[in-house]
This record gives sequence, structure tokens and C-alpha cells, in this order.
Amino acid sequence: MSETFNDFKVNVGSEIGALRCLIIHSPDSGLGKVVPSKAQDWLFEDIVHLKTIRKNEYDHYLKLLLYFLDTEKIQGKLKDLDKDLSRDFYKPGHPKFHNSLKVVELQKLLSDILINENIKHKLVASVCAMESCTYHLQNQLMAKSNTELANIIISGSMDNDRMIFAPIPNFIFTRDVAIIINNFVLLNKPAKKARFRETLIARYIFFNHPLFASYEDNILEIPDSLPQFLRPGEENEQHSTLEGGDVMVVAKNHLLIGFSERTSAAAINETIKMLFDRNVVEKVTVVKIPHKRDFMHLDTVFTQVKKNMWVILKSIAMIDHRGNGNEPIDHITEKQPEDRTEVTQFIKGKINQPIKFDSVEQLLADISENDLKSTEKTEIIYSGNEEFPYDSREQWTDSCNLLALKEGVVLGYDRNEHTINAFKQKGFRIIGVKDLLQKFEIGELNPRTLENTFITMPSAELSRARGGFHCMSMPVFRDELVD
Ligand SMILES: NC(=O)NCCC[C@H](N)C(=O)O
Repeated sequence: MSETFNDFKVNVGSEIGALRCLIIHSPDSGLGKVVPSKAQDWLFEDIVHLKTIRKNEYDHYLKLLLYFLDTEKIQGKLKDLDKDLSRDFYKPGHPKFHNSLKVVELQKLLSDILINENIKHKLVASVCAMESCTYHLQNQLMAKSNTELANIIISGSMDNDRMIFAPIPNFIFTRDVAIIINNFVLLNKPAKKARFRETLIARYIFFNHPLFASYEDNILEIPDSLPQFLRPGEENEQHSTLEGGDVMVVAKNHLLIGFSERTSAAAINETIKMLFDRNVVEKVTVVKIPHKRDFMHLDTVFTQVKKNMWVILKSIAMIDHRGNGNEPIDHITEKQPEDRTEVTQFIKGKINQPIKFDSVEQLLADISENDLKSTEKTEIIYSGNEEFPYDSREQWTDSCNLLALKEGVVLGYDRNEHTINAFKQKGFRIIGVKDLLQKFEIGELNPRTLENTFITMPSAELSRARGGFHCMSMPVFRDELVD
């Protein structure tokens, strides 16, 4: 194991402590293979343009992350990088690839573990079983080099772009495959078939890559209370599924889990017991949100900006008065709204005495003031600046799905203009990523001293994949928050 690998640490105890290391995946060629007939099954809202999503959108994200997390890989090189049409710097396996150990590319980790013949055998067999490949194809895959194979397993194509199985175009949303909670790794169980191969790859990486060798005992897999194959029906409610977008480490001792379209009650039940048994956290709050595509994960309806600041969709934040007897309809039908938001908190050792919160907003204020000891009033920014119809329009394009690079410095899509305006009204600097990178390059601004800033990211193509920068990040190390 090299020196640098020994320096690698896993620890995430908040949503907003300065980000020092994360795992990402740049759009691979599989994204360019999404066809209209499969777009819905593959969880894409539309057909994206691969060149644009890479060069005009995601590459800026990577450059920005490098500037904040691994400055020497990028500083002074921006002009040359932008001129280089080959984009070799962004291609895992290429000699010019950035190879950062702070902004870590999943495909690189996969190709590293495939050097080991034993792991290669096992993973190829698992992928082939999952994708129903022929034995002949399995042998062909075994003959590939580790870098070629990593590319094939992720993109689903080999030898001159021939598709051999479905791509995994959602792999750019690395948040959803695993979550770091303090110094533990929680491997997720996806609800949607389109994401099964992603989790298989993640499982092999975390258990086999030398970067995570000293954390092997801290890798958590969600057990089934009853074997999956004995559960009736195909409904998620019965099955144990949990996706990372529903998990938020809001404080060292406190985890939020969304009970959503993707994360089932059965998985939440097993996860809470496991987290308490292993002393990972002392408090878990379950936030039930409407089980709808619009709100697929908890992080699509709110994320944290500062100790005392959150961005949220108002209809999720407030007390839901429907069905409370204030409207005639409440008295002519007994039907209660099924999509009511509910907040239930479990404390270790007192699972039978859960605490109920009246609203999500009340929960967020409690986290800010009691867990994070913020002395300032809790501030809420609403999607679309609380204006109809921009609230739901902008939530759909991830106005609430922001990634904090450090407290008060967040990135989100440029298209959510009304939400951005709300940030402006709170005194935030609004700056486009290209502009910001230029200012870093000429020394006019510095990532270390930047404060209260909303970085706007180009989003025409990325937003069609239905996830924002919170989803596109798996934080591995964040600095501890200081009181
Ligand atoms: N955490 C997130 O909300 N991730 C976004 C995932 C988007 C992807 N197209 C999906 O439907 O799974």
C-alpha cells in the first residue's frame, strides 16, 4: 500500500463541514446510449446530449471540485485544459487523467481492483449473472485489461461501442450507492432495477480497494428481516430497499432517513437497529415524504446550506392541515391524505418511545439549534422563492438539491432562477462557475476564503437526468464543524 493510501481517511459527520474528499463519476458513454423506449425504465426524463453534458456542464463541476479539494491538480492549467478537445484529463485510464485522491473517480477505483485476478473473476461472473450474459461473452470479458473492463462494466458497451448489456446512466449520482456515516460505510439497496449493477460495483470497491482496507469492519450492509425471496409481491413497501439520496448525516450523532418512493419501511427498520447496535449514531429521524417520482429522495426536497440555513420545498416543510376537519371535504370522506409528511425520531435505547415533530421545518430548527448549537435564528429558503408555480417547477429541476463545499458555499443549477433570487435576498454572492474558476485562476478570489456564495452551474442537460449536485457527490471526508 502506498504512502498516499495510508493518508486516506473516511469521516463524514455533517452535511456542511468543509469537504476534503468525495467520490464522483463523470458521465460515461452509457449516458449517450439512453434510447427513448428505455428512458423511463432507466430513470431518465429525456435523451441527453453526451458531448454537452460533459464539456459544457460536468467538466466544470470537476474543475471546481479540484480547485476546492486538490488545488495543485488544476491551478494554472485551466486555459490548456479548456483548449484540449481530447478531454484526456477527464478520462480514467488515460495517462493524462487527473487521478486525484481527493476527487476520486469510481471508474478508476473499479479498474484498480480489477488488477487482482481473483476479484476480476468474481466480479465478471457476478455482472454476467446479473445481466444474463452468455458464457462465451463472460470469457471474452475475462480477456480484457482492467481499464478496458472497468469501462465495459460501467458503460455496457465493448469493442467499438457494441452494446452488450444496459448502461448504468445513473452512476453519476454516486450519493445513491453508498453513504459515509462518520467512519462507517453504509452500502445501499436500490429500489430500481436500473441501479442494481451500480450497487454491485460499489460493494466490490468498498470491500476490495486498498483505500478502504482499514474500514472493512465498518462496512454496513442492510440485512433482510425475512429473506427477500420469501416476501410477497413486487411492491417496494414489502422489500428492503434504501438509496443514499434518502440518507443525510446532519450531525455526528444524528442521521435522517427519508421514507420515500425508493426507501422502504422494512429497510429503515433494519438500518436503524443496525446503526444503534454498531454505535454509529445515537439518533435517527425518519422523514416520510410523498411516495412520488417528483420527490424520489429526501435530498430532492431539502438540503442544508449553513448550520442555521436550509433550502426546502414549502409544501414539505409545513404542517399539513389537510384532513383536520377545517374543510367540508374532511367531513364527507374519511379518506386521509396518504402523502402526508411525517417526522418520527428514534433515540438509541428508547425505540419504543419515538418523538413526533409537527413539521419538517420544526425538525430542521431543532437540528440547527440543538444538534449544531447554532446561536442564530434558523433561516429557511424556499424553492422558487415561495412563488407558484416556480416552487414546484424548480424543485423538479433540483433547486433543493444543493451540495455544500463548506458552510455557506453551495452549488446548484443556474436554471432555478427564483430560488437563486431567494439566496440573493439573504445576502449570498451569486456567481457562475466559469466566472469563479477564472477568478480563482487570476487570484481575485480564493476557495479558502470564499463565504456565503451560491455557485451557479450550467444545467440544460444534467437536469434531464433528474438529480442535482447533492446526488452527484459521495462525500468521504468533511472537516468537523466548529462550535
Ligand atoms: N439523490 C438523488 O436524488 N439522486 C437522483 C437520482 C436520479 C436518477 N435518475 C434516479 O431516478 O435514480
